[in-house]
Amino acid sequence: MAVKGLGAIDQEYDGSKLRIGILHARWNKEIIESLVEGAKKKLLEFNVKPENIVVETVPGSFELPYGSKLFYEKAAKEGKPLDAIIPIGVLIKGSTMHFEYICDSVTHQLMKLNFELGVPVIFGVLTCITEEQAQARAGLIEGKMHNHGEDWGAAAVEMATKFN
Ligand SMILES: Nc1c(NC[C@H](O)[C@H](O)[C@H](O)CO)[nH]c(=O)[nH]c1=O
Ligand SMILES: CC(=O)[C@@H](O)COP(=O)(O)O
Repeated sequence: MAVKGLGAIDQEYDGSKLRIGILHARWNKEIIESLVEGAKKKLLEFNVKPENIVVETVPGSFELPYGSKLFYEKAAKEGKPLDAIIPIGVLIKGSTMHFEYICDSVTHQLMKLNFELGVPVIFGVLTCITEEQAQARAGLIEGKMHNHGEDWGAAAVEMATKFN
């Protein structure tokens, strides 16, 4: 039995008043699509209204931190503020150091964004050595692992409501 995963939820969370932004990279399309579906599915299970799940895209994972900031600011300016953002990206190791630099910078900038924006910015980025690892974490390999997008949806609702 695997020990990894979010574990049992500590209380009930109601996302019915939340507006959640999902910003996903367009690299590694099939895996991304599955992760986005997983996140959406979980948001709906937590009663987030379909019309309050806003999906936008950026080219690659490197664009996720700045894209998230622009996404947040645009929504606020339009009077439809986001209560949490789920940036989703899939980084797969190639043959150069590109992977390490992107993983490191994106992770740090997303963490910083939580404090800069004052809303939860979830870490929805897979940093995988192989494509198979990414597929497994997107729930695309039967019987292997669960879709991690679901964890990200649940984390967004919990973090946007827990301390309010
Ligand atoms: N190799 C991967 C990338 N690379 C693209 C960069 O994220 C970026 O869009 C480009 O350098 C322009 O600034 N992105 C991923 O999301 N996943 C990869 O595996
Ligand atoms: C995530 C990456 O950086 C990547 O797939 C780039 O591949 P490479 O290092 O072969 O250019």
